[in-house]
This record gives sequence, C-alpha cells and structure tokens, in this order.
Amino acid sequence: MATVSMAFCVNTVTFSNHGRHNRSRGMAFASLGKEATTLGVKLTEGEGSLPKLVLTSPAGSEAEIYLFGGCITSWKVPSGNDLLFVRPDAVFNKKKPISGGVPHCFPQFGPGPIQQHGFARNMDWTVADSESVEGNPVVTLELKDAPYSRDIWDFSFHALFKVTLNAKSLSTELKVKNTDNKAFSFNTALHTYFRASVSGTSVKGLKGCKTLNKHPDPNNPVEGTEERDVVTFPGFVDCIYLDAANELQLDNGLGDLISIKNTNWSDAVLWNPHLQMEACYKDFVCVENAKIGSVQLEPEQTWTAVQHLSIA
Ligand SMILES: O=P(O)(O)OC[C@H]1O[C@@H](O)[C@H](O)[C@@H](O)[C@@H]1O
Repeated sequence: MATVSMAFCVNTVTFSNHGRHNRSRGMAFASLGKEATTLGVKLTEGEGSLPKLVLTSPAGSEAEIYLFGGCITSWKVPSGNDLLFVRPDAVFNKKKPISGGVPHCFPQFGPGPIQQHGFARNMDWTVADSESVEGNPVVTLELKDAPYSRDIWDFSFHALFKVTLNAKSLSTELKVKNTDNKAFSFNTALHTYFRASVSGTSVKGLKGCKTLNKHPDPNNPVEGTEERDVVTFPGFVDCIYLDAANELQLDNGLGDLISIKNTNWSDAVLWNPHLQMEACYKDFVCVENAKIGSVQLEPEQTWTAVQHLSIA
C-alpha cells in the first residue's frame, strides 16, 4: 500500500516520502513558530499559551498532551466523553505541575528525599517523533536530564513517553534509560485522573493485593490486604496496592467502563481527596499505575512499562 513518511520541523518545513507500510513518521516539532499539522497530530497553543499537542483518530477520538510535564490532559472517546479530568484549580503557568490528566511521577512517587512526585511533571518535554499508524496518531515525547533536574537528582537519564491514540484506546509506553556512568534507582507512577461521579465509582481487580493504606495517617501507611472484589470511594481514599493485577476495571459512575491494563507497572494507587478538595472530589478518582519498589538501572540499562486504557 502506498504510504507517506513525513519529516518536518516547523520553521524549516521539509518533507520526505518513503514507501513503507501503512505508517508515516514525522520528526520532532522544532519550534512553535507556526501551527504544525501532520497525520492526526497538531501542535497548538493550550491554556496559558503552553504548547499542546492535539491527537485525532479517524474514528473521532481525540487526546491532548501538554509538553510541560509531558501531561496528557484529555482523552475524548468517539461519543465525545472526556474520560480524563483536570482539576478546576489546575494552573498552566509552569509554576506548578498540571493537576489533572496523566501527570508523571518520576523519579520519585510520593514524598521522599526530593520534591513530592519528583520533577518530571515540572519540566518541558519535547517531541522526539510522531507517526501515523493505520491513520492513528502516535507521538513520542522525551525528557532528558537538565540543570534543573541535576540540581535535584544528579544523574543523566533519557525518558521516552510514547502515546498512541486509537478509536477506543489510549496507550502509553514509558522507557527510562540510564545514560549515566553510574547506577541509579527511581520509582514512578502515572498519576491518572479519571472523570467520575465518585458516589457511583468502583474499581475491580484489586482483591488479594497487599495494601499500604495512607488513611488515616499518610506518614504511617498501614499494611493490610484488600478483601473487596469491588473497591468504592465512600470517603477519603489514599491507598497503595502492591503487585496489582495487570488489568483493573474502572466503572466511572458516568456510564463508562474503562479497562486499565498494564505491562510492568507492578503496583497501583487509588486516591480521592474527599473533603480536602471540596470543590471537585465528587468529579474524579485517581487510579494510578505505579512502580513503588525501586527500579535499579545500571548504565545503559532501560526500564519499560506500558499502560493501555480502553473502553469496550
Ligand atoms: O497533590 P499532588 O502532589 O499531586 O499529590 C496528590 C496525591 O497523589 C497521590 O498519588 C498520593 O497517593 C497522595 O498521597 C497525594 O496526596
């Protein structure tokens, strides 16, 4: 089948065509001089004039990704429903991470020696690649160490975050490579905010997991075992599930059943702040794929994990 492969940068537009499979590939968007469009991937200005990618699939699904934080902020399925949630207090001024969507927690999940949830959600990611596979957009963002991260965590690393939008799914693959000459360790999560009606929301697939429950005291998580087939959100919830299944099912209470599959995200976290966020707690839950135990990487080693969100 005839195909188009497209490479361009925004200010000096160059196109190259190679006959290959039904796949087109584009190079990074070099700057924001103009709006760039290729094959279901568009670079635009988002809130606060921050650069935002808009991905559209031929079936009518759509996703938005801010380069700041490498944060997916919207995933609209063909019905038009946005299954992700951005908090009303989110700011788009780079002074704080974007509070919503799918923020990265890296190289630390939660509190610890560096800032809560690490620095990746506070940094500008760049577009490493964009392609179209069977008409569906695939974008790869990258993040490398920079003076800001070095001041906090003195290691050289290279992270790639590949986002694939299909008609009824949104997949991400995170790769972290140690580009340093010494080993490092990290932990990480995708802190996904799902739109929900909290009183009708439930998660299946966690029964039998060891838990670290941060309720009532976040500083002293209580160890336990999840006994419930169906976990609900009747009040404040902040709980780590160790060795979680590689598929969870989220009923968002709004009529959507969302499958949350993963490879190599060994753990999960449920969070709802309840009255700590009175203005919005009823409208979302976080179901986070996480790696709570440290990943140790020797020089040149890479860690990879995939999250696959889909509806039936
Ligand atoms: O406000 P932040 O830094 O985005 O974190 C929100 C929540 O993130 C969750 O992942 C944690 O389990 C909670 O303990 C934390 O409160």
